Amino acid sequence: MAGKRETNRVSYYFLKEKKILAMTALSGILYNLGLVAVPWFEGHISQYLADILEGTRQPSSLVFLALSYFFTVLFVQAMRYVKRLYVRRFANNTILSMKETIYTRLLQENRQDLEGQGARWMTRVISDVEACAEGMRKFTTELFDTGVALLAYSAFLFYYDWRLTFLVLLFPPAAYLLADRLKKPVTSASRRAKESAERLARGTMDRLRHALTYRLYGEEETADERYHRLLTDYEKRRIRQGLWENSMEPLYRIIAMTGSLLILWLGGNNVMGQGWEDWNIAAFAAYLACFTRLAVKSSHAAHLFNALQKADVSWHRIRDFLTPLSETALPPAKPDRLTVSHVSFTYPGASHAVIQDCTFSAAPSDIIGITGGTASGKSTLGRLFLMESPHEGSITWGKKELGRDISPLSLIGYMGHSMELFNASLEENIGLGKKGNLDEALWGACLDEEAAAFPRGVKTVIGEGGIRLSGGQQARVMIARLLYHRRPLIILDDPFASVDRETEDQLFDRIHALCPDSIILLISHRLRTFPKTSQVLWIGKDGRVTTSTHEKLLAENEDYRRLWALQNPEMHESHCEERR
Ligand SMILES: Nc1ncnc2c1ncn2[C@@H]1O[C@H](COP(=O)(O)OP(=O)(O)OP(=O)(O)O)[C@@H](O)[C@H]1O
Repeated sequence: MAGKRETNRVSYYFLKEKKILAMTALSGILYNLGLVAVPWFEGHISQYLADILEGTRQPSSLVFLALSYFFTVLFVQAMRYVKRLYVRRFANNTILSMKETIYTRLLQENRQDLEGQGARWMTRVISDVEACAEGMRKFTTELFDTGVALLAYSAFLFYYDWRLTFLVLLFPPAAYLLADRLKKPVTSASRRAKESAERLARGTMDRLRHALTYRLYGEEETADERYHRLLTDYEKRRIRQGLWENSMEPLYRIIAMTGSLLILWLGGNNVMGQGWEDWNIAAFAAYLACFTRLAVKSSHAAHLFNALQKADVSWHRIRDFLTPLSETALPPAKPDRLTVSHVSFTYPGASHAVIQDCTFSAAPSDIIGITGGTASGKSTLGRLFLMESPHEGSITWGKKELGRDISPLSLIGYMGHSMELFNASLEENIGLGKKGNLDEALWGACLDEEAAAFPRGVKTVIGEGGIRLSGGQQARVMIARLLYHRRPLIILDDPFASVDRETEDQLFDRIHALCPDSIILLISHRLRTFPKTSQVLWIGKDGRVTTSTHEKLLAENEDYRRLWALQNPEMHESHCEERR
């Protein structure tokens, strides 16, 4: 398809940042040219010193050479800085692009699949994205720091003595061959360490989440043992990984440097006039300095190789998530009329319907309260709009049949019971990589003041599943997410369960104020805000849905009246007074 974004290919991310990479290449090439000049200067300084000692040259002649050397070193370092700056930018932009694709995917993912995998899935994918972009950054850095530098140094060596260079250049490839041989253990040590880190993260979460249960039921010791086993395993695997990675470098260096013995012998012959070339001290010193740098650089190839191996492991794990389910995120649908007509639903294998004959209609800006007894089917009714399971009857948006003519993805903002929060900043959890009005969303969710008081404000990392937040804060982050990505149909399943009455009132008013054209389906046990709704759906014990209003239900439905009186004794009294 023309213009298709192949976000699951590494090349896509390199091509996307062409301009930044062009700047990297320019500064990288200038840096490498400067690098080759350095040993040349060093050789000539040695020659000048020898000449001055012999009395054939004036000491003042060294000043100009030394100054040029100084400025060349300065230039090389400046170019190195510029190159690194652009490489860092490249990595940051790549992380942002990958996260954006993954967040888009999260918004498009089937909710049941997500619940199965949970926020932990998201946390892991995000850490893999960072590892992967880090690998790409290291690769780009090393390409110039190592790849181009090696070429430039080799050209310099060949220029001075091509036969000697053929011989000495056999050693660094021998080091590479060794690196290749050791590829497998390095990769598998890295993979095993990563798997162990995941098990430990799961164990830590389990230990934290269920700490009280373990203590109360005398399971603490067993839980501790289990946790320590995971910890020890992680330590062992990390040490093994570190050993494999770090023991390689000295080994490469020794092998690569063996070539300098040949230079001392055959290069010495050149200076004495008995070798392949005719050298002075400057040539000998420059050649040796250049080879030493080349040998050191070639050992860095191992760094590059290790970084690539690690990035490859992460890349293979995130690759599938880097393809959005649909080519582009669907734009939000326009406000319209919602018509629910004779909808019934039975869970597969169940003997009777949970929802029976639900019929109602709502216009933009309507708020519909949905309530009923415990386990009466309130959440089930809310989820029916997500079109995850087939139901009887029809749900239309204007003239479009939901699920057939219009996707719930473009229409619905949904907040369910599970807190799909991941280990990233508050800002990222709400924005999911999209542009939007964060301040407004935080205000709407009554979270603005608390967010400002967090240690790093909206940049505060909230932990997997939002573990560093209270239950009420978690729920309000979910509400803020919903307000950030506004949709014309908003379904809130028990949004006020963990907030006080004052906050409940505020949340209700602010959500309505920020989404004036949206239809809001408010599923709740708590009826406090129901007098402000336009209609109320009561789900009876048999799953039959009564469509009415708060006032009418109070007058006609005994169960509703009892629930209301229990929760709002003072409001109920005054209501009875008025009726009298
Ligand atoms: N995935 C499922 N498969 C089969 N039955 C289910 C499933 N989910 C819910 N149920 C059943 O459907 C009925 C209604 O559940 P639902 O969660 O919709 O009720 P609810 O009114 O939201 O509950 P609560 O009062 O606890 O909030 C319950 O009897 C429940 O056991």
